[in-house]
Amino acid sequence: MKTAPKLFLQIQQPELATELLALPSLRQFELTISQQGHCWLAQLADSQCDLAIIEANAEQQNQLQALSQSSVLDKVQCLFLSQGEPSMIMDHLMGQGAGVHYRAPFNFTQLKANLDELFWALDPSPQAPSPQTSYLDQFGLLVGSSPCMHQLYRTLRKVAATNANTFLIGESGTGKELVANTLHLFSQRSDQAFIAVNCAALSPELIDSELFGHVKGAFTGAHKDHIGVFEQAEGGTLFLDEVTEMPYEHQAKLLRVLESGEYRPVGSQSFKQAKVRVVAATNRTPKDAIDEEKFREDLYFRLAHFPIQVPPLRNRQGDAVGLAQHFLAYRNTQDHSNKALSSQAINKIAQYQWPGNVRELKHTIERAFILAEQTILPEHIVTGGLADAASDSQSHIPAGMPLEDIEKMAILKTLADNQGNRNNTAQQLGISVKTLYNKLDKYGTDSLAHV
Ligand SMILES: Nc1ncnc2c1ncn2[C@@H]1O[C@H](COP(=O)(O)OP(=O)(O)OP(=O)(O)O)[C@@H](O)[C@H]1O
Repeated sequence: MKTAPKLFLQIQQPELATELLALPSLRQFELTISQQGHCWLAQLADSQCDLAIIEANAEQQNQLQALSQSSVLDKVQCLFLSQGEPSMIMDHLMGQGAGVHYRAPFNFTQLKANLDELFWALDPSPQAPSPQTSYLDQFGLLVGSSPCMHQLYRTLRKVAATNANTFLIGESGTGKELVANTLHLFSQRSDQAFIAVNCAALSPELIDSELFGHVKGAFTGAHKDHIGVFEQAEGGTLFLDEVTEMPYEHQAKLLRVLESGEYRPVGSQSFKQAKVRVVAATNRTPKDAIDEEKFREDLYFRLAHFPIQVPPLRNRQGDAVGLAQHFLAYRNTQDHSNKALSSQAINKIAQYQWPGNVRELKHTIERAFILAEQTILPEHIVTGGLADAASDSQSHIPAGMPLEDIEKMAILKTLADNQGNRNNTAQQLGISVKTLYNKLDKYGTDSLAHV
């Protein structure tokens, strides 16, 4: 019979032991609880445990010293909990790569994430979670249990409590819009509007009108008043995605609004107050965009009261498989189906580097869901370039597949190959950026994770 990975627990303080034993993440392991206050190393060596949680205090110096010279370290990963007093032996153990040293006050969220990740890594044949459920932690609209996502959640909680403009920096498809939306949800503005604008998709002729609105008759074709996004987001949050792609001269206008807190709709004589929190984002390195004179440095400093890095999927240990299960669970629920990932497909997902980040992963699961009958096999997990896509589609498109599904596959594949860059995708597909956005809206592909 399959058994769970084994965990050895050596904690002397009863309150700490009780707190740890209350964690479901700890109880999923098969536990060996050591009662041997001062000679636990022999017990650990005999226990055949994969992981150990050890309270490292001054009384344990001898045992820790012995541990550092023992072959137990080759087989067991250790999590040490200490009160934080400087300790040569702990420094030595860390230098040997013995594991992680947590200092009081202990961050149980971080510990829990680490235990979950180790559980999945140690379990030789993880029991596939139900294809109808998702097991990752969630914060606002963001899903992920890895330590760097928990770090992001902590930052967002703090920043959300302020009114500061925030600048999100992260590769395409890492979830910057979801981060912005989550920031809004956790802020005091959550009962007001969240308005997202993609600055790269705004046509230079209409950009002022889109941002600040216009009055009837302001220009040919202005048949009625138009409310700009600053006014639509009044009291709430305005998300300016791909802000580094805004034409340079319009960046100066945006800067003026941020500085003065006022703007004037096109053709209007009167000013309006900009009572919004601006969250901007880019998938470039801001410094590069500034050096290339694509992005104004003064605007960067105005926007970046709080710069926040959104980590790429490759740094979110353990999250790729969890997110795949998450997207599949939602798709199954939506379609009243029960498609499941085979263990080989799970391995393929875990090993792939996901250059297009969460978006690429999500679209890959979308495609796999369409292609698979019941069990998602590695060949349904289509990654790779356009050439592969062409041959893949030829071999996989079943006769009678609705044209809409084929179009959707072509769009998702091209988006993934372009790492989420909508301009390049639209160009390759031979459609306008606006048409691409309309199609994405229609298919609900970008709103799936918001469910
Ligand atoms: N942590 C996450 N949990 C769930 N879904 C996510 C997560 N991160 C991203 N997604 C999904 O991945 C897709 C891309 O996310 P999003 O559009 O927010 O990325 P982005 O960084 O703003 O991309 P771009 O730079 O192209 O504008 C969306 O469908 C989103 O729902």
